[in-house]
Amino acid sequence: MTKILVAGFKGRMGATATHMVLKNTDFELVGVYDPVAKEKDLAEIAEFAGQHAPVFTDLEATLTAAPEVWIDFTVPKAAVANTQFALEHKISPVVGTTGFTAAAIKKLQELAAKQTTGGLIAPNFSLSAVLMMQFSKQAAKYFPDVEIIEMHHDNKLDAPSGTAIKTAEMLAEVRGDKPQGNPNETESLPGARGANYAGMRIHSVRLPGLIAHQQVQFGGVGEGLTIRQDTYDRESFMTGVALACRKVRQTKQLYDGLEYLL
Ligand SMILES: NC(=O)C1=CN([C@@H]2O[C@H](COP(=O)(O)OP(=O)(O)OC[C@H]3O[C@@H](n4cnc5c(N)ncnc54)[C@H](O)[C@@H]3O)[C@@H](O)[C@H]2O)C=CC1
Ligand SMILES: O=C(O)C1=N[C@H](C(=O)O)C[C@H](O)C1
Repeated sequence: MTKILVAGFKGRMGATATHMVLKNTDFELVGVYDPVAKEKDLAEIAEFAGQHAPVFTDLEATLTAAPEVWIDFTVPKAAVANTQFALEHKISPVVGTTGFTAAAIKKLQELAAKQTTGGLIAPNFSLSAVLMMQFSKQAAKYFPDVEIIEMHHDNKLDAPSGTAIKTAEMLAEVRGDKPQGNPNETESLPGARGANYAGMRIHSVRLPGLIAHQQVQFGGVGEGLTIRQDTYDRESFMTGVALACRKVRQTKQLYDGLEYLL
């Protein structure tokens, strides 16, 4: 049995991950952590009635649960410190929280290597999103002119999404830095052309009703190609999270992307 702690369990993804851990018989939920929690036991929350696990609101106190895996769906400003804390205590992080800089990931990877502790940081745990990024990278070889339109629910804190940034990084590996559009173009409303990553434009849509969606739109001479991914239910991320929880203890490094564990 893998002993798992879920950080951010009061949030949308943390609650979904808590249910996933409870459903899998090879996982043991040893605790849940969220500074906003008022409960002492998970079972006090109606949707987890009958499911006992200690609730932590203090980082250091989580160590008393002796977790082997740390699932993190928190907020960008907390997740780096949480991941560092997990690695320092040889707990394998499985991190879905977005907003990590490349420099922060590199530092955490060095720490993981020093601690000989495996882990994963993945901006997207859905298989369709991993494939969307890989197919887009393939297409960028032939269609270097591309714009990314990511669409999310209106409670999302970070923009562009972690998935959009990773997609842009992967496309840049193939097409390099290439300015797009008219070199003389102007914006009569600031931001009209979106964010700029190596010449590619990224547009962030935030609307109620959406969960997570992304369109990678390529244009060539007289033709176009659109690769689109849609998340209709947060349950879709759980296959990847469960897979990572099973595999991270077998590695001794911190991976950046679910594709490395598939
Ligand atoms: N990698 C993936 O596949 C996915 C990643 N995400 C990312 O996961 C993160 C969480 O998303 P949601 O659940 O929608 O957000 P949310 O706002 O519903 O939940 C965040 C939770 O983190 C808690 N929190 C704040 N500071 C904390 C700390 N220091 N330690 C522990 N918990 C803390 C909050 O109290 C809140 O309950 C976001 O960064 C989002 O982009 C979301 C969906 C899929
Ligand atoms: O906040 C979300 O909801 C999501 N965040 C991740 C991201 O920023 O890419 C993954 C998915 O898009 C859902």
